Amino acid sequence: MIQLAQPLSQLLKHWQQEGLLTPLDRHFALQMQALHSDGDDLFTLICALLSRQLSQQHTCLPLTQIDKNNPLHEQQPQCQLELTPQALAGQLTQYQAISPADGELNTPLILDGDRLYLQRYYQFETQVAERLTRLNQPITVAAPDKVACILNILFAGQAEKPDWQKVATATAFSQKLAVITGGPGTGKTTTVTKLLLLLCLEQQLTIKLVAPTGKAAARLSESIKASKARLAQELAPYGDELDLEQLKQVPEEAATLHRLLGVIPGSHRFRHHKDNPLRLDLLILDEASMVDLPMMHKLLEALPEHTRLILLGDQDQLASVEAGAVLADICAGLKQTSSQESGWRMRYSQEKAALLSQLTNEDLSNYIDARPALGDSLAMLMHSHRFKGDAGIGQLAGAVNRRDLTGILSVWQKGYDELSWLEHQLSPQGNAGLKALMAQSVDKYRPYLDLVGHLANKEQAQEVDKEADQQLDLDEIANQIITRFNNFRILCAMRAGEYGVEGINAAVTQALKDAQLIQPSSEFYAGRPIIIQSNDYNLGLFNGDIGVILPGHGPTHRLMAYFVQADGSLLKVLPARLPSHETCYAMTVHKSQGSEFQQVAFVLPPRPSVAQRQLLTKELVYTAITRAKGHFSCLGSQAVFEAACSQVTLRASGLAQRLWPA
Ligand SMILES: Nc1ncnc2c1ncn2[C@@H]1O[C@H](COP(=O)(O)OP(=O)(O)OP(=O)(O)O)[C@@H](O)[C@H]1O
Repeated sequence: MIQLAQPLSQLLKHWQQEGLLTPLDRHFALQMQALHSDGDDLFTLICALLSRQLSQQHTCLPLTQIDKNNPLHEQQPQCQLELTPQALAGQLTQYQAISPADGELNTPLILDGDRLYLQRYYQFETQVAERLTRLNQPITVAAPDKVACILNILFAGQAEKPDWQKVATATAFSQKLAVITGGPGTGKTTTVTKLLLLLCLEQQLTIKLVAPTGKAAARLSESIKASKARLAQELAPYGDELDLEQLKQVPEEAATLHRLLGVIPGSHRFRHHKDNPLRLDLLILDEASMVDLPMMHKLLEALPEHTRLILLGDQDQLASVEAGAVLADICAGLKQTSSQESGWRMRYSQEKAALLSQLTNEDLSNYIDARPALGDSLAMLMHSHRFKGDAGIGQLAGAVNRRDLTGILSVWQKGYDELSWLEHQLSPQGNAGLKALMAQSVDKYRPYLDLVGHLANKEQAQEVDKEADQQLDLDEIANQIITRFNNFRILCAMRAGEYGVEGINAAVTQALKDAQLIQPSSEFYAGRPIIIQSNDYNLGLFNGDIGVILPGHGPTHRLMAYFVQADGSLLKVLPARLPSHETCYAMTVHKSQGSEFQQVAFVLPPRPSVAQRQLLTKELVYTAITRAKGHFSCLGSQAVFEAACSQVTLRASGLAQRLWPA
């Protein structure tokens, strides 16, 4: 059944030393073995593999993938399992600690078909699936003709056929759950602003806007404000037909998910849960791809039964940092699998297609499906209005997303102004590519650091009088400094090593020091950008928040860390009080989700290790590219770039199958 080259305890230790298991994986397996008297080697091994799956952000262990998953197969056959998945499933339910999903579910592990779960994750997954399925139901549209008239005005002059933004608006208006997905600039915010106006014109609802991080919440607020301003102009000629005053009612303040749910300091629980639900009629959650399975579970549990939910996000982006790929699983049923078709395709029930056609005057007969499952709640926007069709960033993002290696090469070869490539050139004198990136970084961060220098000089020249005026002035400059800092960012594929965040931050710091733009004589210096690494609810600082160290006002010019908050105001914190943080001239692509920069420099390692190669996926590259609004450059080698684009993130989960039963 199981053949081991060494005693299992030694093998587990060895795999941990090799980095194939985390200390937690090994500890969990040994603990489970100690707790369950019938736990033999097979049981212990399976526990280690299940824990390893969770460490790698999967929500379960598919028995069919054990061969691929097994760390032992990555080296030499130190351990061999001689069981088919069916036989293994039969064997597993013999253990006291594992029960089948149709049983009482009172064991720590649950086997559902060929997927093994920790009980908690099984509950998360099944409950999320149940709630989403329950939310997938129509809302009666009382006056469809009137709604159709308003939609005609809101989407007047659109050339696209069908006009998917209009269809998405009608979908979200007439369904309790709506998932509006699309790449950057496909009009998700524009669509949702029009939807909010339509709702404000038609009903009175308590609406809340949220995003997973402070940065994403701030960006959502800004985008909605900008979108409202554009809409006010566009709709001005229709003042007689629409009550444009209602535009003022459209909410624009967004909070973080944590804030909405109510953080209890020192606890993993939130103030709002199923016994103390939120008070709202409609929730809009942006950047939904960043939300992991446990968090989605907590959110859905806290929503009152009558509440409508709208998820916005890009299903092609990196999945959440923690377990699951909830948004991708929700959209999975729209993915085309046939070789003749590529991309995504809507699936509507007959009734929904008829209603949407009535509301939008669009012909959706090609999108009717006999088993639409969640299809009636989904809307996908595919045309980017930000990246002009012929522009480099959009072309590159599209080719990467399709994993079209020929297309990718041809985009690079076309020599777009928006794109530049820096090749790793390793020699005994160092890496000429890396040196070029450092020169670029000095250039790009110079305007930001010049302003920091200007502020420091100004502060020294000022006397203490007119403190209030000075404060105002300082806030204004601090805002400008942060805006300039956000113009450019280096994004790394990984954290550790010379080409990870750690190495690149050290190199940029040295380059800026050599250029006399900073004076890093101590840990905190004027101009040091920092990223917060843990949540501090008392200070109101959260993992991923980015701030800048600047000289404070007053005679001592004491350094302070400045952060722009979701509502646009500045938060100032004494450096000594900051929760754990690090320098962020460079940050990981993961941490950059929910942010955008005018210019992005992406760094791939020249010779990734086996473990690093696993992290280099097309979702990572796509997310890095789509953070750039104006210019994208990459320090890499063609082989590593192509290998990354060829690899897709696969998160083992049963959610897609629960939502889209065959
Ligand atoms: N139908 C349209 N016709 C022309 N321009 C549009 C249309 N829809 C959106 N835009 C423009 O495209 C830009 C991006 O739109 P929007 O911010 O709504 O996209 P988004 O999908 O929310 O982007 P992101 O993912 O970056 O948040 C805006 O300048 C907007 O005015």
